[in-house]
Amino acid sequence: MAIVLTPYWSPEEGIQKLKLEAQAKALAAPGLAPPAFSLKVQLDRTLLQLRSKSSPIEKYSFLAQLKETDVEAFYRLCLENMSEITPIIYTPTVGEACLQYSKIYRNPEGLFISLKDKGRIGSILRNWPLAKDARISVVTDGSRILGLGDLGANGMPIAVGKLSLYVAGAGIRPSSTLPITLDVGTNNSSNLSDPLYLGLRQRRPSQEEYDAFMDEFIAEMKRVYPKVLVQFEDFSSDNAFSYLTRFRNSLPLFNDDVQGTGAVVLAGLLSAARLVPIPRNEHRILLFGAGSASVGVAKQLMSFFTVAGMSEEEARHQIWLVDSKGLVYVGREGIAEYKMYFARKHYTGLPMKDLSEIVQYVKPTVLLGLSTIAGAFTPDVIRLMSQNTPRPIIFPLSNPVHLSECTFADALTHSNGTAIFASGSPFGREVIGGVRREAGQGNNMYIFPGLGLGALLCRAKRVTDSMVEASALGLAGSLSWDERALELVYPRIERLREISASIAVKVIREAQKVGVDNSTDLKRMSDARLLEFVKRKMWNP
Ligand SMILES: NC(=O)C1=CN([C@@H]2O[C@H](COP(=O)(O)OP(=O)(O)OC[C@H]3O[C@@H](n4cnc5c(N)ncnc54)[C@H](OP(=O)(O)O)[C@@H]3O)[C@@H](O)[C@H]2O)C=CC1
Ligand SMILES: CC(=O)C(=O)O
Ligand SMILES: [Mg+2]
Repeated sequence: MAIVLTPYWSPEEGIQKLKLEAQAKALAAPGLAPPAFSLKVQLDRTLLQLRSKSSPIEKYSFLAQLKETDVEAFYRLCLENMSEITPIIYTPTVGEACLQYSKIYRNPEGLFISLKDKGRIGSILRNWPLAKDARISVVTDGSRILGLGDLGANGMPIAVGKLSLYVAGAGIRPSSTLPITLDVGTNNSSNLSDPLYLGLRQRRPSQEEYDAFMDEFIAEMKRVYPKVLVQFEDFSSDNAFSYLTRFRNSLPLFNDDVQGTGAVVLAGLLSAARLVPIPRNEHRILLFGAGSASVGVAKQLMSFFTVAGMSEEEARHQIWLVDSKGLVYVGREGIAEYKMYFARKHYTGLPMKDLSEIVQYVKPTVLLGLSTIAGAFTPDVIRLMSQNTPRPIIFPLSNPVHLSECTFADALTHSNGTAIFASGSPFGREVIGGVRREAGQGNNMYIFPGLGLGALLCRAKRVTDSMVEASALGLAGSLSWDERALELVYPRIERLREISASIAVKVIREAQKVGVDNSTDLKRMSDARLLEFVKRKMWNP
């Protein structure tokens, strides 16, 4: 029999709403607010307090507390200071928060569903205080948090951080967001031996046991939250692919690392390629790292070539993968199934592991890093890249920032300023040859808010590959004139809401085209009216 747990917050409204009401009353009642109090100045004061914290993790904790006590102020602060706040609530600091979660944990910010809850997952899901509203859920099992490996239950901040970006970046109502951490154990021995660790003290289960748990979880999500869209986040690569395939037709669901990353890199590459004076079919793409993110990107990049008229086979021929054992080719032993599509068919040489050697062999025009190996793009690798193309496209995409395959400064210095650069986590500005250059941030944060918003507004039954591709084209088309003039390949983060609205329109139109939408009203609108509608639907603090 299912055990019904007592919710830790008010079941009807949730703690945020109660606190907001209390605050509103306090502000309305004379004497409960200082005489010169104003919300505008309070926001400046809050920013001052944030900036006075000496370390990023203190800033993270300060903001987490602000979000808990005054959700409106938190999002107002985010919206007015996106480029300053995003690196705190998201990568790189969110990675540190996950590593330190056992120490910094204060209050529940999402649902923990553990292997021990098997058989009663539905009743646990109903315990979410804002259950009536839940529309977007980011679900992680903590098995591969950024490039930091298996962090188990300590992965919760990544689900919370992604959902904060849904609110800040796409205007999803805070009460509609549901962060979930599936605690199925961890193979991280430091967590298992940490007396403060918050999760189950056991190693991860067999695949069979995990599959049965996931089947129940997804069936109950569907039952308890029939309108919810699920974003899988930071599952280790094997499960990332298998659970995407297993569940994507059961409910609206996508995997952010596989599909969101694929879309953001396609958009960046389309913009970058405009700056390189070589024909599309002469680009050669080398992906360093061959996990879920990399293979997701490689699949999405096929259309970079196919839209230019190349066949699938020709497109595949322009893409090379490298994993921890070196170049991936047919005939090499023990290659995981999900990499096989991109294994080189006609390679007959010796195994090739050294990246410089591989770059000399492949002569790539585009080098993408999704490997978690800091500094793998050495000065030598960058110099060799510059010999293949007038403008090497170099995207070290691993997160957080200390795992980046190279720095922005290194990419510019060793390419004599010719590199077109984007990284997974933010880098600052650099001056080279008297010219100020800005790094792009090739991060799925540009995709998932708009993709989720679009799918939600048209009540999509599923998230199709073509909807993901539409989100990439929406992003690629959203660079402003001045961003192009500065050779940026991604828009400025301050414009995330505007961009998410354009992406949502593209996603809705594609859902309508392939018949997975469920909203006839939106079909009748012109694009301009649809864009207005999307913007009107966005929550504002
Ligand atoms: N910018 C963005 O938006 C995103 C960035 N990422 C980042 O991408 C990274 C990878 O994520 P994910 O694919 O899920 O993780 P995985 O751990 O599944 O993949 C890592 C890949 O790197 C390979 N690798 C490890 N060591 C080496 C080495 N010495 N030389 C060459 N290859 C190596 C692994 O090889 P093998 O397969 O042999 O083990 C594996 O293929 C993470 O840092 C993550 O933060 C992820 C999603 C989005
Ligand atoms: C950005 C992201 O999703 C990752 O690094 O896993
Ligand atoms: Mg991720």
